[in-house]
Amino acid sequence: MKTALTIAGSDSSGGAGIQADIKTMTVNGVFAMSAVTALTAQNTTGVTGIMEVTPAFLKEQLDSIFTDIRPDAVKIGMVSSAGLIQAIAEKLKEYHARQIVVDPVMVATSGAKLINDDAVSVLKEKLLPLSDIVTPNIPEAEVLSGIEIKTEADMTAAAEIIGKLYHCAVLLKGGHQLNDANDLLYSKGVCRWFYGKRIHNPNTHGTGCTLSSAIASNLAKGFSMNESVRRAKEYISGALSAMLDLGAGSGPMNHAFDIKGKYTKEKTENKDSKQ
Ligand SMILES: Nc1ncnc2c1ncn2[C@@H]1O[C@H](COP(=O)(O)OP(=O)(O)OP(=O)(O)O)[C@@H](O)[C@H]1O
Ligand SMILES: Cc1ncc(COP(=O)(O)O)c(N)n1
Repeated sequence: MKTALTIAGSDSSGGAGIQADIKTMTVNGVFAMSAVTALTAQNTTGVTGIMEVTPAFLKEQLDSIFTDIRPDAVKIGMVSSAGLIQAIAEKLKEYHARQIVVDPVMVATSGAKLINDDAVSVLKEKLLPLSDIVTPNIPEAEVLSGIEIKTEADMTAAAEIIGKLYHCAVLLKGGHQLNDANDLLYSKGVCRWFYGKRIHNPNTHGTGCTLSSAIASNLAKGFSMNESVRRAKEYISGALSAMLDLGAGSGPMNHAFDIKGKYTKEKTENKDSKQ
């Protein structure tokens, strides 16, 4: 079985972060492992607290993983401090990690800031040059490229700047802001649009985490970058289309929409839940 590792923060409400990553990787057919960068106390309405692990403990988790079960792909999500980013870069280099997907998580859908200002420059200097693909949304791409993004032409320009600066592929997500669900992939000097159908679902908590984990899963399985992105878009569209509706804010998606196994068949009667 192919394996994938997520290095990210825990989301106590289960829709984003490590929890979304593990669900996504499992459903996409790879064995999921995790190195936790921070615990967050959060739900669909916001983040009330963040408790980071120390860089030394993050390194210890990565040593345990890489010296035993080698990941075929690595996804990196929320990493809020410079010291933690440095620890990850050091270990990825030491173990010659391959197929690295960086989701440069900066602000949660609920508005909470998930990265310190000084960490952004370390992310640019140390982590992005190691990545095979980076998956910014528009505000994140503005920070990484240094240009304002108002049009699809700006998206193309920003993706090219980021790709050339860090020698990696770039998936710039049009998502909530510019166009419907159309994302732009810059890879090996070529730009290609991935057109998605906009799904009218206000519950988008964890979409970025889920998409990047699905890409990592498909890279781990040996698919090309183009095919991994195509499959990941298809998966996230399915998860959004399942129209799960939980929580008072922007709720999570149903990562398990396609599971029809023995243990998921029986419907449970739960009068308190909305679904
Ligand atoms: N309503 C929607 N319908 C279809 N696809 C969507 C919708 N919203 C987001 N997506 C897709 O989900 C993926 C994640 O994009 P999004 O812009 O939500 O990322 P993000 O802003 O990093 O996410 P997050 O909310 O986790 O920070 C992209 O492929 C995007 O096109
Ligand atoms: C631990 C963690 N990692 C990432 C996100 C971003 O996801 P979203 O923007 O969808 O809330 C999050 N909310 N929590």
